[in-house]
Amino acid sequence: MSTGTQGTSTPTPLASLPRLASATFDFPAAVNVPLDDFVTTDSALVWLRNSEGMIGLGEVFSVAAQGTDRFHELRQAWNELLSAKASSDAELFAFVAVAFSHTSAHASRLVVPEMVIRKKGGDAYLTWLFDPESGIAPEADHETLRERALERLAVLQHESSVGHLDFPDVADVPTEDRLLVGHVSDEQYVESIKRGVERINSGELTKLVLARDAVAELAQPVQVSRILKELSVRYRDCWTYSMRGLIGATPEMLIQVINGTARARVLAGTLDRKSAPVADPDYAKRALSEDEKQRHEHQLAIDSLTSQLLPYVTHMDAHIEPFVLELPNVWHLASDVTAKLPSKDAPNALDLAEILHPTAAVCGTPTVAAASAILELEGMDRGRYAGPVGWIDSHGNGEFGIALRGGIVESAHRIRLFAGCGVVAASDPASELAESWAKMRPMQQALNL
Ligand SMILES: C=C(O[C@@H]1C=C(C(=O)O)C=C[C@H]1O)C(=O)O
Repeated sequence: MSTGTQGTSTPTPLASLPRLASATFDFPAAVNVPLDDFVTTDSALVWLRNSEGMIGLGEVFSVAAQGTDRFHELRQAWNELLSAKASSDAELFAFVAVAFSHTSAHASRLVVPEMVIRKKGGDAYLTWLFDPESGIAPEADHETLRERALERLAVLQHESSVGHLDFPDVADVPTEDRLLVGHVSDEQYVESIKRGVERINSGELTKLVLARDAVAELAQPVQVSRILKELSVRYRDCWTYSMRGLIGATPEMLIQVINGTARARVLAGTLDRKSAPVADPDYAKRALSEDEKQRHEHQLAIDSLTSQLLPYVTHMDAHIEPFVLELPNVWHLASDVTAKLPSKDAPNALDLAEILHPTAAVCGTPTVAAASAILELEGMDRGRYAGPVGWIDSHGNGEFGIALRGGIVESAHRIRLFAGCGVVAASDPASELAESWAKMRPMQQALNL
């Protein structure tokens, strides 16, 4: 584990934890405009849906972790930061993204921004996190703090992303925008799906989610904030996220915890809207809700979430019948789950993300066998793709989506895109390949590729 004030800084001992205080203000500037307008720098931490959500600017603390204990190390650092708060009523927020696998070479991260802009139900707030020992008198009156916060906001809104996005320099700048084969070519992906189906037929597994990648190379430097705006406008019902190079717009909510209520949106079963016959309004319902393969795939995903969640809740409601979720590129079979958390010693949003990850929507059934089959068959490191991404606050509230329909910015001119598909005994490799391209379409569109 390493901690520091910059994403890539050298490790500092936890003894140097900042003792943070907070001040929260109404923020009328964001009331009548979409929150997306405040994504003004590529280093912004972003969580947006339907023009609302949360944006983080600047960084007062960050921690990185890898391996089997990655969740635990992030949680521990967060708990220590909360214990070190300058005052008990200080309100802290962190953005978090965790690698899919304990074997990943990519770091999982928890970042506490200096400034948080939140918008919910039309109301907007600005929270400033500061260390009172660094010259800001904790007893300063509200109005003085507000003025200082707005001054800091003006600086942070135009902060350079250097130091936050750990890109290597590129020697050769591409002369044109292009999409290249990633670690897994189309042929290799089809092959891995065939092998996945064989494993399922051998009885070792019931469902396996296999993913592949593609690389977008751009002649102009990647403009993260522009890509995010495109995604959030087109995919309004998805959660648009940006967390230190991990970007995308996911339709799948791993877990949301707000004031004692936990919610999840489980997806599995996909249909490309491009292949839909025109003038057939019932097509999606027929091809998803009434299709045995899709229903089976979906049921495995919902069972994996509900069985993991059940021991931690006092009451749970799940749709008996999944519904069809319509996105601009695909339809999904979807189920929403709502659960009540106990009033004492309830797990927080990050605890639950660890408990629930990975669901059968992105891994398979049974989980352990599927996770090892992914390592054997997939041929790439998923990094933070398909891991939990979202935010948590000092009350234990938070939202963690599954980092899908996006990619990882690898250099100033390069983004690696990822997509995967649930494989069951009845899967057809060519259809799964086509489905993986449909799932990459949102990013390709946002990149004009
Ligand atoms: C794995 C992905 O998506 C997951 C797999 C789905 C499926 O196989 O039908 C549907 C939604 C997601 O749970 C992805 O988008 O990369």
